[in-house]
Amino acid sequence: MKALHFGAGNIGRGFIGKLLADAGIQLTFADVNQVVLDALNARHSYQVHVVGEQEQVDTVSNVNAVSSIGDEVIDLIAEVDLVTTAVGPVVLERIAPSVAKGLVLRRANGNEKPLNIIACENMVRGTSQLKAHVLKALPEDDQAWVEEHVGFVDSAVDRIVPPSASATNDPLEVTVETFSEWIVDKTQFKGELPNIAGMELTDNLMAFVERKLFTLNTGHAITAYLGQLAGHQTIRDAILDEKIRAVVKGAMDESGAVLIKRYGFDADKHAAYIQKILGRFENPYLKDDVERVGRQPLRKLSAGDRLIKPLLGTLEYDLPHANLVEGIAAAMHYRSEQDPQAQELVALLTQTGPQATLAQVSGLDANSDVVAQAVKAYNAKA
Ligand SMILES: NC(=O)c1ccc[n+]([C@@H]2O[C@H](COP(=O)([O-])OP(=O)(O)OC[C@H]3O[C@@H](n4cnc5c(N)ncnc54)[C@H](O)[C@@H]3O)[C@@H](O)[C@H]2O)c1
Ligand SMILES: O=P(O)(O)OC[C@@H](O)[C@@H](O)[C@H](O)[C@H](O)CO
Repeated sequence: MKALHFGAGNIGRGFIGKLLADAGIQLTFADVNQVVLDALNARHSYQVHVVGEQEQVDTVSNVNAVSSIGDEVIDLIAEVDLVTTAVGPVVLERIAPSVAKGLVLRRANGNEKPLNIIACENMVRGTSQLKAHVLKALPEDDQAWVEEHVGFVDSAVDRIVPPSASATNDPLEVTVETFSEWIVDKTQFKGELPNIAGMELTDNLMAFVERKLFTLNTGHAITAYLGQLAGHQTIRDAILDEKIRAVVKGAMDESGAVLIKRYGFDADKHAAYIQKILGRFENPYLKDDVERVGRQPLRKLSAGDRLIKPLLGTLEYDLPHANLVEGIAAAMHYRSEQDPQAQELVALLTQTGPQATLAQVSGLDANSDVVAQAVKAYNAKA
């Protein structure tokens, strides 16, 4: 089996790429980072430090790399059995034209083997969003063929992988936690279901996606935003701050109450899931900066993402949401010199003030009670 994985970054090298290569799949990474591409093609292997009570160093071998801009990636799409991505939600639209060109070539070459495409991003049904971009980039004449031969498979992906703190400045080395979970929607595959160790198949994906995104990522983001406000550099330092921990746990409980109502999760099991996540945030073997976890605040404050979607659920079911509101207010205070979305947020706040800014980025009604509550919490943190 051959696979092409877009994005040789933290989760690409540290989780999805490792899992595919470990399964004996012939793996090529596609990326835009020339340093990473050159290193992969020079060595065809890299090390993954799996850190926990005991550190384990795994070597991922027999991997190749191509630039995701150019013809090689198009040729590969015409040939491989599986395409995966971990490039970040905003990049999916950028890779779609190459995917579309590869599919046109695949058809022209007469390759009728099933191809499955799985986006492994922190978003609800990311592959379906990639599919919409690909279909837009495809000539109309090829669309029915693609619908028939290409499976666009949604997934949920969970493993905390901060940028590596390689002592040797190795651009390929990556440090990961022991926990990992990759759940894919088995109803969307074309051809035989794959049997890849570490990939779980489900016919109930939405429950898993929302459970992960609106528990772990909700809590993670709020830890980052409150952590930065309190002057903490890392997620571990932030979650060990009792005041922050109380709000983070409260927000995960509030979001959890929505998930329990919506999906019928067992309340005790969900409470245990939250406790386990708090332990993962505390991991003493990972150095995860609040700036990484808080990155792209406009995406995180958008209507379908980890802060606003759970809040909307609490409004729908008339449930408490004070801690989620605290988290949203803290997100509006997020600052980063490196992050264009953080700069845009500051510009919006300066030009239009917190009420209009929140309404614009989240889609919430500017005159709603909940926006008034968030603005009050925002001003209290100023
Ligand atoms: N790191 C984590 O803990 C983690 C866990 C679960 C899910 N995710 C999700 O995985 C995705 C990637 O996150 P990450 O932390 O690995 O980020 P990252 O920045 O480490 O990796 C992204 C990679 O994509 C590459 N890239 C950018 N534009 C590209 C293009 N046009 N074509 C090909 N490659 C391109 C970058 O060069 C980089 O190597 C995000 O959606 C994130 O939410 C991350
Ligand atoms: O990748 P983002 O920016 O959507 O979110 C930042 C972190 O919360 C995220 O990368 C987690 O580490 C990951 O989702 C754990 O599975």
